[in-house]
Amino acid sequence: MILTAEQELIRDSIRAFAQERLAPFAAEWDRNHTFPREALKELAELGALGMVVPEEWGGAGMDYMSLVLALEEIAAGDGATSTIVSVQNSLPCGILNRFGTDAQKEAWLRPLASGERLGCFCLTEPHVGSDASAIRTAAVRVSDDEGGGWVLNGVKQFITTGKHADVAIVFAVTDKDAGKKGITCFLVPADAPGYQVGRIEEKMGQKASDTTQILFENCRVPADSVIGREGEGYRIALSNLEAGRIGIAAQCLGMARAALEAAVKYAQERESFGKPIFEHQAVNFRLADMATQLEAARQLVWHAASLKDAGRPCLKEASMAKLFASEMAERVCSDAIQVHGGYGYVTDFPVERIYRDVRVCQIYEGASDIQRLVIGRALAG
Ligand SMILES: CC(C)(COP(=O)(O)OP(=O)(O)OC[C@H]1O[C@@H](n2cnc3c(N)ncnc32)[C@H](O)[C@@H]1OP(=O)(O)O)[C@@H](O)C(=O)NCCC(=O)NCCSC(=O)C1=CCCCC1
Repeated sequence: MILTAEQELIRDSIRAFAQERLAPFAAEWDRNHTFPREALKELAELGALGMVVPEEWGGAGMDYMSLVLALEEIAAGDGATSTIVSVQNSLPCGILNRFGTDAQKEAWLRPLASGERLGCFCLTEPHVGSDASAIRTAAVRVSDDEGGGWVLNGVKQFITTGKHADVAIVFAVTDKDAGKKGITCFLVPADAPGYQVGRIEEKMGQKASDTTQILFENCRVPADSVIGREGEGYRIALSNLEAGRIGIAAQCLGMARAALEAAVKYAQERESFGKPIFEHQAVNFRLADMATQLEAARQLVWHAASLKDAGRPCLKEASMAKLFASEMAERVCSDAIQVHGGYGYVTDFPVERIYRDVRVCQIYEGASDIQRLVIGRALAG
């Protein structure tokens, strides 16, 4: 697949930014759990927080291919920052752009797409991850006599940007007898009464990106908080996760590439048996395999993004890209550690952190076996 001159320009400008403003700080942010607020502001100025949102709603009006190129570059600089950016683009911005009313877009899509505000996506619950239609958070309609609107009660789990989000896209059961068609999508500002940030998780990696519980205790929202139609929430969630999965696959490319580049550099500098280890065939072949797997994943990601840009179905292709890229990235990062030997296991070199950061990509936005389930169903037609 050949990129256009405009796509190459976007990739190169985000690459320059990521190498200068993210990569040198990634280790420190990881160590101190620092949310990259300043870097996000600068990324917003580059249009990276609402890349596929039309310009009329404050976005950059670009295509999905440009978004995946940008996410690869951001992830090559810092995996945690790429998660925050991927979520903002694919989920809050993606959902409001496709399903929001003009009033909802004016109130929230514009500030989210410009990066002035941050959003989060609340689907997962403490007892529900893969089996997403089994959520229990409930929204009950309030009668007009009592002021109208809805009251939400429940707990959401593993919410990226939970602590910093100004608004949440929340999925709740509005008709428990209607199964998958009884789930509705709500727009809930973080200052709504009864909205509370709960436990902040201690994670293996991606420590600069916060992951929290969000608690809803008699959380009252007005009637115009419903996104799309009542009962349409599950379809809204799944159709946007499809785009989100392409974004996660793109961030896997960036992290794997950063690990590969670190391994190549180390192999050229480190000597054993009288020559750089790069010249030992065992090391050289390992690096060749890493580069080949990375390129194969990139072609799957680009293919899925190009289908999305063409408005063609890409459910299977998005899952294939996410499955292959996330599993590839862990292998490549593990091999990068192997090339570094003992130095790969200590924090002086970046591969230790990248390996921790990339591990969750096989879990979030649909675990690997959920991607296999989606692909397997597609095979059956
Ligand atoms: C695939 C799955 C395991 C099971 O799907 P079922 O069989 O229940 O759903 P089914 O009966 O197939 O479908 C329902 C309706 O929906 C339509 N539709 C589906 N996909 C799409 C689509 N792509 N486009 C349009 N419509 C779609 C479908 O047609 C159906 O509509 P209909 O009833 O016919 O009118 C699903 O639950 C899933 O995927 N779990 C993983 C959740 C999961 O991935 N969380 C991740 C939470 S977020 C997260 O982890 C994050 C991490 C870090 C970053 C932020 C987010």
